[in-house]
Amino acid sequence: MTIVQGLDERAPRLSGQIRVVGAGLLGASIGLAVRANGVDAILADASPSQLRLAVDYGAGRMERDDDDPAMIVVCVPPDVVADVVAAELARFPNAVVTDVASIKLAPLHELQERGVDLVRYIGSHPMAGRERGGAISARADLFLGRPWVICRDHETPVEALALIEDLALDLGAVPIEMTPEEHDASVGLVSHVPQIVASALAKQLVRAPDAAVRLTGQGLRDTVRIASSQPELWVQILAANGGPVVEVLDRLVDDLRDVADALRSPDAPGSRREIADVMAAGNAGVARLPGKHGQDRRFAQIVVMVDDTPGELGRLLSELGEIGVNMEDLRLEHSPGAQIGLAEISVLPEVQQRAVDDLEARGWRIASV
Ligand SMILES: NC(=O)C1=CN([C@@H]2O[C@H](COP(=O)(O)OP(=O)(O)OC[C@H]3O[C@@H](n4cnc5c(N)ncnc54)[C@H](O)[C@@H]3O)[C@@H](O)[C@H]2O)C=CC1
Ligand SMILES: O=C(O)C(=O)Cc1ccc(O)cc1
Repeated sequence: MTIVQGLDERAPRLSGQIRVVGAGLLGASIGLAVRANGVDAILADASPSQLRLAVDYGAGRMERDDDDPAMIVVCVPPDVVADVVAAELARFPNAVVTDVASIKLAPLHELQERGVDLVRYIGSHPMAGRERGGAISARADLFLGRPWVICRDHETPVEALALIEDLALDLGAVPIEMTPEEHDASVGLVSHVPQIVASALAKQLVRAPDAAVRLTGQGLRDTVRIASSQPELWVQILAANGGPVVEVLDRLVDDLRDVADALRSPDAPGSRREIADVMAAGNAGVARLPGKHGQDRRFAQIVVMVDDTPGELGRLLSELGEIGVNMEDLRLEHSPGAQIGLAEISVLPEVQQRAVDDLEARGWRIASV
């Protein structure tokens, strides 16, 4: 696989000590990643057992009295970000403090209302996560190729900004500057409303007949994946970003109502066009999504049938290597009870035909391209 800015490709920019407060999913992932670059990662957490777990997973060490970190990354739930940022700024007067909370305006306003001097604080937000929290789910490669929003203001010293950019780059992420307002409006659309839609759709399954749920295919799975996210975290995120989220939700509800009304009388003049217009606009919207690693380039897909026997998938992957095709992404679909799986491989468009020819010559069955 290609790694755009992998942990292993560039010389690390940061060294010395980085203190991470909140050793859950984000904190432990950051700890694992910076430690891989030789940084001394210091972990702190309100929960002693979470802290011990993160240390056991190799995400960093316990704090010591003589710690003198140049940077502190606050990775606690949104509700307590302002408290923790204020406490860290006071305790470490030489450190630059950032946080990774999913909303940026609420903690900033809270800190401003308390009159905290924010020259050494820069809010940030890696657009990378998982449905499950806790150090147990942490991964050093969580941030690879993902956008990392940095919210500076005009008082931010350039050296402080550079430190946070270096953190993002060392973790393989792509730093992007935005105002907190731009950030919250953007994530309302691309992260917060999708979470609500996924949860509300998955909710429809709760009382569905088993026979219906058994028919589930990849479409529904793709649409509801993030419905497994933690309610405790999301209540905090959504409550802190109500304005931008409601704006998008209202538009979405209007669209859903238009489709429902059209479907109530599908043969009425204009009904089919109403439905087709929403579908076509959806095509246009999805075409705007950046590809893997945030690139605009789209990949071509090849779907290969893989026998459900041990080692077959491994053989396919190693044969792709032998024919010199770089796999950009891999998705597996498996029908319960079927003896065949489908491996959807993403490749650069210019190698697609050669890959199909070479795989077929080696006896692989191509389900679709
Ligand atoms: N989960 C995700 O996918 C993403 C989360 N974020 C943001 O990252 C932050 C952390 O989220 P996760 O790592 O998922 O949560 P998590 O639940 O895995 O970890 C949070 C940790 O903070 C600790 N904590 C709570 N209050 C504390 C306090 N007052 N002082 C010190 N430690 C405290 C908890 O014990 C826990 O270990 C949140 O602000 C969230 O919005 C950002 C990007 C993605
Ligand atoms: O799993 C996904 O696709 C996500 O989008 C995860 C995520 C959750 C919360 C954030 O603030 C940022 C990213």
